[in-house]
Amino acid sequence: MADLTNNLANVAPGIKAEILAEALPYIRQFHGKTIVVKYGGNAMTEERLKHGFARDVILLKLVGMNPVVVHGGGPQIDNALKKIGKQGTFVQGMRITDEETMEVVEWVLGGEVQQDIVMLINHYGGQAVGLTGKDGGLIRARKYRMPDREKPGEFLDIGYVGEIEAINPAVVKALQDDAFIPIISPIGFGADGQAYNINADVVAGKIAEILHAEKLIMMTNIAGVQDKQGNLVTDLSAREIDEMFKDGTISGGMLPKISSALDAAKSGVNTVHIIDGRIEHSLLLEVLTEQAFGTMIRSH
Ligand SMILES: Nc1ncnc2c1ncn2[C@@H]1O[C@H](COP(=O)(O)OP(=O)(O)O)[C@@H](O)[C@H]1O
Ligand SMILES: CC(=O)N[C@@H](CCC(=O)OP(=O)(O)O)C(=O)O
Repeated sequence: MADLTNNLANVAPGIKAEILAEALPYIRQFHGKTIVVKYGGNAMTEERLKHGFARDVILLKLVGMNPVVVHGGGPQIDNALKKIGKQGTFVQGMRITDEETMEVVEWVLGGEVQQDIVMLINHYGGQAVGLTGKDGGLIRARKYRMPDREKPGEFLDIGYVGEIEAINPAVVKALQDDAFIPIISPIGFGADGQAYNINADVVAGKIAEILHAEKLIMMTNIAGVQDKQGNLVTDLSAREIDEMFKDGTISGGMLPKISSALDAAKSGVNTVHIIDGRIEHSLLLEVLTEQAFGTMIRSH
């Protein structure tokens, strides 16, 4: 235990002794369990937070859990598009993805963002491995037909946006059974080899379901889900979510996030949380302490 405590303190020097002591029952409870972490593009804009995140993920692995990271990168894609004179456009939280945008998405997510996370984790002594949906046939996708909210029964064409057809978790399982930490980019591939842009929340939810994860933690840039008055909602049931969808309280990027969170909860992921990635070590605090964070999504 002394060794473990030393390791913990080395990886996360900001963490206090009481927190480490409080962590013990959680370390026992979640030992060997899979924790899927959705690392949103908005939560990775500050250098200091990125370093903290890398150390938190290593620490979870070190104490015997199996963290699997699915990263986003919406703002990073927007920046890259701006450089070529293009403006990102979204419908119901999904990016309209033409051919040129798809090239940028592949380059930014599968290249820059993924490699940045892999390098940081490895820098702090972890063993991260980057994957896209192509690796080991991880994410098979097809073109997404988006239901038109204004014309029921009709669909919108938003380009090379994919929906998940199948997940083959073999490569992730092989990596996590070893000392590796998989870092997954949300790019799927069709049977014909066409790359598809998939919302990272959707991928994280599905991966959590397929891996029978204990937890799905979605790290974003807001304290959690807010009600109509802007107050934080700490707990959300399926019925409440339905009402918030209908009255427009939930919009934009929160739409795919909540839908995916709810699907994961309904498919047996024990706890699903949307937390504020702008708080230093929020991931560790969520997993290893009693402290309640953000919004918990319930299946019923
Ligand atoms: N009811 C709501 N509560 C909280 N945030 C909401 C709500 N409705 C819409 N949002 C928006 O959703 C955003 C989070 O989604 P998104 O920008 O896609 O984040 P990420 O990059 O982390 O996936 C928030 O920053 C907020 O602007
Ligand atoms: C189809 C679609 O919208 N794909 C997303 C993929 C990245 C993502 O989801 O990033 P965040 O988690 O940071 O929002 C996009 O192009 O922005």
